[in-house]
Amino acid sequence: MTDKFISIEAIAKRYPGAAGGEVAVFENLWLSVPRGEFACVIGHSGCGKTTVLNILAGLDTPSEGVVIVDGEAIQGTSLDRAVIFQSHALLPWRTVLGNVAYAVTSKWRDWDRAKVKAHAQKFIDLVGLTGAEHKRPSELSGGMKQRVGIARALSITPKIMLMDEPFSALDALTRGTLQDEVRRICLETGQTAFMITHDVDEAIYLADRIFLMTNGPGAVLAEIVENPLPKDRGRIDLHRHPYYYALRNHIVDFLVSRSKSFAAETPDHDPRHVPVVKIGKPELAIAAVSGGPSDVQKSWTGTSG
Ligand SMILES: Nc1ncnc2c1ncn2[C@@H]1O[C@H](COP(=O)(O)OP(=O)(O)OP(=O)(O)O)[C@@H](O)[C@H]1O
Repeated sequence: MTDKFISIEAIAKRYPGAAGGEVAVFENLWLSVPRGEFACVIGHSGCGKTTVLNILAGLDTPSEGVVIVDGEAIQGTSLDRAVIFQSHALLPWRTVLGNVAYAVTSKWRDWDRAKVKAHAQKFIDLVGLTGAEHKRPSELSGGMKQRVGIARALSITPKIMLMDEPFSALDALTRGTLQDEVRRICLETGQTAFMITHDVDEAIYLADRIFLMTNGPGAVLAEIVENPLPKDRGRIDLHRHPYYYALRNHIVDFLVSRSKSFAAETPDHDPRHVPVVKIGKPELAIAAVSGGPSDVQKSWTGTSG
């Protein structure tokens, strides 16, 4: 049985077109994520990734369709769904502790100061900001600000953590460290996460499943790629795993060519039963070149049940 903790059902988003009528960013999009899973969405600019995330956050509404989280249709924003944006959106006049405590107070309004402070401190420590509690955002580096954003999101113990390219504005070293932190925290806490990224290696490192979207307008969810790498994978030795290159090549091939040609080449694509791609062993990839079995096996999701 598929556990659909997040269930996006037949959503569409349309805007008025420049020449009259409407332009659909996407139509009839179905997507589900089980509890505790880390899902990444990859697709080219403009395919509607942020729109999907904003709808899931309750910051935007679909033109059609519904989003169900933990068995209930969502209505607007909720402290159950925390968002981490690319820009940090911190309150500049508050300290690190003040920013996190503000979020804690908004969820647990009856908590006294000491309880709020202790709870906020726990998450400040978790993201490695111990000692920086009394600094204001202007005194922090970009990576530290993003850590505050992560601590703030986690501190309200959301059911889902939504992340829109959270590390894209950071230098490579800081990005890597924060990817490690987020992965560690999600594994430790069983957090369900939904993240948008343009970075294929980031998706391979963090995600359990990677959702591939075709180009917009009229984008579709083309494939769901299962990550075959072990849970205890390390960021710096991802490339040593025997499935790494087959997985990476499959995603890059999609972005380079199939994201454009998918609609024309797959007229019978069923958005309720999106192919689930399982990457096989590299020996099979070699066999595929000589006419043997493919390194990529597909099954189909059962979203219609
Ligand atoms: N208010 C709006 N009015 C008209 N069109 C809009 C509006 N907001 C978004 N769009 C269009 O919707 C499409 C999808 O935008 P969205 O930001 O979701 O894409 P994206 O895949 O997240 O892109 P990126 O990777 O560049 O962030 C774009 O073509 C955008 O121009």
